Amino acid sequence: MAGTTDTTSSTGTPAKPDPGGLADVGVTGLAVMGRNLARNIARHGHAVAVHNRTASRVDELVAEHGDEGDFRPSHSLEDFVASLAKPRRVIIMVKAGKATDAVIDELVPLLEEGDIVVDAGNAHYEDTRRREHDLRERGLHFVGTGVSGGEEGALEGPSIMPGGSRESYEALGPILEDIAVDVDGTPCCTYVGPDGAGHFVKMVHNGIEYADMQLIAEAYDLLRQGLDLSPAQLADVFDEWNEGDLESFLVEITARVLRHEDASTGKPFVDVVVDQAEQKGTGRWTVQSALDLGVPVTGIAEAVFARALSGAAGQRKAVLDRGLAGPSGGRLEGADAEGFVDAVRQALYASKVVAYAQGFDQITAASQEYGWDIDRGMMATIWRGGCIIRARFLDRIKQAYDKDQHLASLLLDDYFAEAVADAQDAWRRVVATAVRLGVPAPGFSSALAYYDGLRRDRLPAALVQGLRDLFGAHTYRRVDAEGTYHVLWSEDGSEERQDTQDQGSHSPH
Ligand SMILES: NC(=O)C1=CN([C@@H]2O[C@H](COP(=O)(O)OP(=O)(O)OC[C@H]3O[C@@H](n4cnc5c(N)ncnc54)[C@H](OP(=O)(O)O)[C@@H]3O)[C@@H](O)[C@H]2O)C=CC1
Ligand SMILES: O=C(CO)[C@H](O)[C@H](O)COP(=O)(O)O
Repeated sequence: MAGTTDTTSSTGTPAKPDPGGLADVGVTGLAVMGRNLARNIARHGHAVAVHNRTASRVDELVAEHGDEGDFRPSHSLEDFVASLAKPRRVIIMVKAGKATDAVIDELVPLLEEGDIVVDAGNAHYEDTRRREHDLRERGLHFVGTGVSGGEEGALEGPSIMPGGSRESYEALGPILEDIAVDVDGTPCCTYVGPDGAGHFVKMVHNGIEYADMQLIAEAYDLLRQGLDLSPAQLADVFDEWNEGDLESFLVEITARVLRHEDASTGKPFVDVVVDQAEQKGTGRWTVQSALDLGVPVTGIAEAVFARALSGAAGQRKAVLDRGLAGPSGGRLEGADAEGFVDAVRQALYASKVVAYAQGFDQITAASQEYGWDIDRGMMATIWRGGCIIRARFLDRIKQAYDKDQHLASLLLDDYFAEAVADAQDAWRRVVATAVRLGVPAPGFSSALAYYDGLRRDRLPAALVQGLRDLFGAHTYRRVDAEGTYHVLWSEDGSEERQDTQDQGSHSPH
C-alpha cells in the first residue's frame, strides 16, 4: 500500500497515495528532466519525495505544481531518504559524471540493504558497470536507466531503458512502466539487462539520434542547394515525407524548425542559427565503444565528425578566406532536377535503415561481450514512443526481430532488403549528384559504401592483408587452406606456414 512500505498491489497497479505515510519513490535532481519526471510520477498517483542540491528548485516545484499529485519535499538528503518507504527507490537525475558520483557517495551511507538507487541521467555505461558493482558489494541495487524524450517526454511519458538486477526491476518496473508512454497498449519500458545494459542501449539510441539528424540535415542541404528550395518549401516537403515510411518525430520537428521565422529579422530561423553543431558526448561515446567492439557504425561516426567539422570555426574561416577549388556548382536543371525530391526521400530512407542496422549490430556485439542477453525486438518496441528517435519504421524492426531473433543484420530482413533494393537507384543518384555539386553528404555516401561493402563477394581487404604481411610480417590466411601464412618478401618470395610447428617452415602450396 502506498504511504507505508509497499507501493504496488499484487497486480502491479499503483496504489492510492497516503498523505500521512512514506513516499513510494524519490527523485533527487530537479532540473528540467528530474522535475518533469517527478511530476509525471506524481500525476500517476504515486507519492514522490523530491530533493535538489539547491533547495529553491524543490520549493519552486511544489509551489508551481504541488496540486498535480502527492509531493514530499525535502531540503536535505537525510530528510529525503527518511521520507521513503522501504525498500527505498531513489531516482538520481543530475548532471552525468562527477555530479552523479557525488550524489551516490552522499546517498549510500543513508541507505539500507535492498534499497534501489536509480541513475536516470545519461551516464557512460562503463561508469554504470563500476557503480553497479560497488553498490552490489554494499547490498544495494544500482539501476542505470536510459530515459529519452527530453523535457516534454519526461513529463508526458518517456521511453525508459532500465538495466541492473532483475530483482530490482520487480520492485521498480511497475512504476517505470506506469510513467512511460504507451504505444498500442505496450509501455515503452522494459528490463534491458544487467549492470550497464540500460545505459548502453540509451547511448546507442543517442548515437542513432545523431545519425538520423545528420541524414535529415544532408537531405535539407541537398534540396536547398540542388533545387534552390526555400526553408518554407522544404518544410512542406518534410511534412509530406512524414505521411509515409519516414514518419518520425525528427522528420516532424524538422518541418517545424524549417517553417519557423526569426521574430527579430523575419528571416527563416535556420538562417540565423550559427552553423556549428554542439554535442554533450553520447554520440562520441557510441563511436568510441563501437571502435572497441569492432562494429562499423559509419552513420553515427560520420554524424559525430560532421558536428566536429562544423565546429572547427577557425579552420573553416581560413579555408573560406583562402578559397579551395570545388565544382563550378550550379543548380539542378531539367532531367537532373526531375524526381530529385523523391530520390532524396528514398536515399534518406535507405541510409536511415543502414544507420539503425549498424546501431542494432552494436547492441548485439555488446550484449555478447558483456553477457547481457538483450532482446533487440524489445528495444525496437520501447523506442516506438516517447523517445527522440521514435518512428513508424521501428514497428518494422520489431517485426523483423520477432520473425528471427538471430537476424545477422536488419538489412537481411525481407522487408528491409526489398525497401533498400527499391531505393538503391535513387540512393546512388543522390550520392553521385552530391559529389558532382560538391555538397557534402557523408551520411548518405558512407551508408551506401557500407551497403556495397556488405554485399561484396571479395573485398580489397585481401590487398590490405598482403601489405601488412610485406611491411610487418603480420601474416594472412588463404582462401584455399587452413592456417596463417607469411611470404618471405625479402628472401626468395616463398610462403611459410606460421601457425603450426610440425608443418615445416614452407607452405605446401
Ligand atoms: N535535457 C535533456 O533533454 C535530457 C537529459 N538527460 C540527462 O538527464 C540528466 C539531467 O539532465 P537535466 O535535467 O537537463 O539537468 P542537467 O544535466 O543540467 O543537471 C542539472 C542538475 O544536476 C544537479 N547537480 C549538478 N551537479 C551536482 C552535484 N555536484 N551534486 C548534486 N547535484 C548536482 C543540479 O543541481 P543544482 O540545481 O543544485 O545545480 C541540477 O539538479 C543528465 O544526466 C542528462 O544527461 C537525459 C535525457 C534528455
Ligand atoms: O539524451 C537525449 C535524448 O534522449 C538528448 O537529446 C541528448 O543528450 C542530446 O545530445 P547532444 O546534446 O549531444 O546532441
